[in-house]
Amino acid sequence: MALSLAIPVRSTVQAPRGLRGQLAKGGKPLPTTLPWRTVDVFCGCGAGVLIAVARHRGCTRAALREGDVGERGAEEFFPKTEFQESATSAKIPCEPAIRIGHGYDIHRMLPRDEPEGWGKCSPQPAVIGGVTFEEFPLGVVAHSDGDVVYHSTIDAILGALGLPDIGQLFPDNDPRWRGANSEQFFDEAVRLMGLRGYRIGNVDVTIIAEKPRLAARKADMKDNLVRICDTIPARVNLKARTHEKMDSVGECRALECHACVLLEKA
Ligand SMILES: Nc1ccn([C@@H]2O[C@H](COP(=O)(O)O)[C@@H](O)[C@H]2O)c(=O)n1
Ligand SMILES: C[C@@]1(CO)OP(=O)(O)OP(=O)(O)OC[C@H]1O
Repeated sequence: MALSLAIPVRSTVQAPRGLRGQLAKGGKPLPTTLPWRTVDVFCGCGAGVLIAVARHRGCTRAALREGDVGERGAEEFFPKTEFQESATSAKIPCEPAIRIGHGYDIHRMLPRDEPEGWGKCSPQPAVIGGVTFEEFPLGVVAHSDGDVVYHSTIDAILGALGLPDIGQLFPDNDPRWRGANSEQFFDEAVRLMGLRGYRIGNVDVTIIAEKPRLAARKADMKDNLVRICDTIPARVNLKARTHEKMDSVGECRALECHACVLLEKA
């Protein structure tokens, strides 16, 4: 489903009375002044955080609300039939043909042979780009599986779309995500990208880790990125670097990752 979203010309505007009435049927009070700057966000995510909905089908159909709507996705919270036509008279420029995003993530690493001493910070086997390094003596401290490659790429996609970051969509105090396979977060980011009418132009990832040695596993990581991003190998690149033994990453106390994505109109 391709969406053309309204980018308003004013920073705030009074929501039309009819629209407020329709939205209020969702069971939540609505602000009387809506931050229309955020109306170019579409988020019908499984995590349940609805930021905005805007559609263009000849005329504008827009609904907007910030906040947690529980486990319901945007589509359910604002059923299509309840959308109000002509929510704004602002001109509706097309979405750009391309959008760029950057993501970054870092996680602590700790020895796995003394996990009880760390309590809530117990290190888990390192998962990097969807590949588990079972034989590696250090583990990653995270709420989920702590996959820095997936987390940074997810944030790059969300950033390109102007959406909230991974921690907002999947809070690290939510027990549902404890030890979670980050592929489910990634799937959601890719789903949101598709809803907005974009696909991967290309992805470029740089992992910075003194250890483990990644060279032999990079092909598997790339395969995972290609699969989850629903793209082709020529559009995904994954690099590794040490931190030349300096600072936390160089001293094997952390590993980090940067990701850049270019999205293009599908
Ligand atoms: N954890 C890592 C880090 C780096 N590599 C590969 O080693 C090459 C040299 O890295 P430098 O940081 O010393 O420039 C580089 O080409 C990486 O692909 C690795 O496999 N695992
Ligand atoms: C993925 C989440 C959610 O479990 O937690 P972590 O695994 O700790 O990872 P991080 O990269 O710190 O951020 C996003 C979090 O909300």
